[in-house]
Amino acid sequence: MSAWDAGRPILTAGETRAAEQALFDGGMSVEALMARAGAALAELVWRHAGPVDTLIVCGPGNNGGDGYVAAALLRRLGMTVRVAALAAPRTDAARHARDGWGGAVEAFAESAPATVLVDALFGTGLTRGLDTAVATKLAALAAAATVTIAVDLPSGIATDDGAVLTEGLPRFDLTLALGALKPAHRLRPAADHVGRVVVGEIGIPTDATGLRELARPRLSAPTAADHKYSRGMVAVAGGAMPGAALLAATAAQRAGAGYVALSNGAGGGPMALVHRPLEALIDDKRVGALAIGPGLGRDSAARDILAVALGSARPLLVDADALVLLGQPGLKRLGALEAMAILTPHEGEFAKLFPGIASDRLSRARAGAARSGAVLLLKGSDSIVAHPDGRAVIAPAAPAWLASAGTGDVLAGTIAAMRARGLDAFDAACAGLWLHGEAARIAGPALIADDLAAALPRALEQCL
Ligand SMILES: NC(=O)C1=CN([C@@H]2O[C@H](COP(=O)(O)OP(=O)(O)OC[C@H]3O[C@@H](n4cnc5c(N)ncnc54)[C@H](O)[C@@H]3O)[C@@H](O)[C@H]2O)[C@@H](O)CC1
Ligand SMILES: Nc1ncnc2c1ncn2[C@@H]1O[C@H](COP(=O)(O)OP(=O)(O)O)[C@@H](O)[C@H]1O
Ligand SMILES: [K+]
Repeated sequence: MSAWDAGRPILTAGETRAAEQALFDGGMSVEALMARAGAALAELVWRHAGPVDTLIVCGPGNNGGDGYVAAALLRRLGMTVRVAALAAPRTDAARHARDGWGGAVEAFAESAPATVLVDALFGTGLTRGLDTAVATKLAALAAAATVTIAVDLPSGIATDDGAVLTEGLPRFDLTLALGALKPAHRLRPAADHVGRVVVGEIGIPTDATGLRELARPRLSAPTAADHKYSRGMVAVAGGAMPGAALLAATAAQRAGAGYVALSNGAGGGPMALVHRPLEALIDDKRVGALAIGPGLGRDSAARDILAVALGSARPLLVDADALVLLGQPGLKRLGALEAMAILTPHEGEFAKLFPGIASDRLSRARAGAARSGAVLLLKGSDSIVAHPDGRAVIAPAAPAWLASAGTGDVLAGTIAAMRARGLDAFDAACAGLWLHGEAARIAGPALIADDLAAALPRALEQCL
């Protein structure tokens, strides 16, 4: 199964509306779909919070409608539940849901806090930040609650680009994503506010999505028929700073490559690492991935090494200094290569490589992939892998302990090992990214890049 098929779908607000419309066109009513959403919400509240006093705050749209439906169900279970409304329902379905609740509806501005706060103010229909008074009240209710639950999305974040539109927005404990994940559940800074995300399956079709969540890769263990080259041969083109290239090479070994060769290394590293000149590697058809950039430097020698690598027919992974040196001619060259290349920039490198692409991270990653004709992995705490055809995968937040020198070099080596074992560029980037995040979890607090490489085998074990 490819990384694409394995990941949970992520729908934008527009795609969600279209998916819901497909159900309505098939004869389902809005009320019936809302009944499913409200039931999923009631179950979540019941399971995670238990029979304690609950306040559900409802907005004017269908997000509020979900809140009324859940309130009625929870009352039936014997829970102490109160409802507060920001405004009267504006949709037929939400009005129907409020009628179904039938109980008292407090004014949001005056509502007293409860142990559990359920935010059903706004979901995918939010068009701007919350008014200050509303934001302040929501924050106060959240601060006074023991458990905070957001319906679909915390009210006050943009669904599609991960922007937080509201100052002082609470960080929720739990978010019930209705039908599918939305980009905001995974893109920062919005993702910082969602807490644990549970997807409530309400039956909306998700196959039209162009975006998925990063999933654990399925990788096979070597068999009796394997030999070192069939497991994947990685070449790392070193340069001015041998430590970084050594980290990438070691990571490739620990990620399961059968043969790793380093050029321009200063010696050192594991005995199993082979030191060979780059010229001897670029024509070696057994090389399944050539990684260039970590420790390359930016001087004329580095440019020469990059030119040699770009002239090779080996599948390329371009990282760090090589991204900065690449420039527009290098990008053109990459796009023309037979084997699709992988680019792994962080934000700074991305900005240098693609001046003028200024929008949200997801759009930037996609635009960079489209422009370069290469798979682009935009690094960060919410790393994104984008294919030139528009598909993209977002990784759930990785441990922030990764913010440490050399961890990007380890990522480059890990992805190179995946590429060399035969995965296509997109799957290799996804698999390497997953292993990297998992290795970080295993290595734990205050990890250094060396620990990360050492933890890769235990991450790999989980994929076999
Ligand atoms: N369409 C459906 O059948 C279903 C929708 N679902 C729920 O419905 C939500 C989407 O519903 P809606 O499209 O009605 O949108 P919302 O309920 O998110 O809110 C839309 C309303 O809020 C107003 N509004 C937007 N931003 C505002 C702001 N900052 N301040 C004040 N008012 C603002 C809009 O003018 C509109 O009246 C989803 O997130 C989900 O919770 C679920 O019930 C599943 C079924
Ligand atoms: N705050 C953070 N939370 C999670 N992951 C992070 C964070 N900061 C950096 N990372 C990850 O750590 C790695 C750093 O790579 P990079 O910026 O290339 O550093 P270096 O060049 O020192 O190796 C990337 O995989 C990135 O996604
Ligand atoms: K909400």
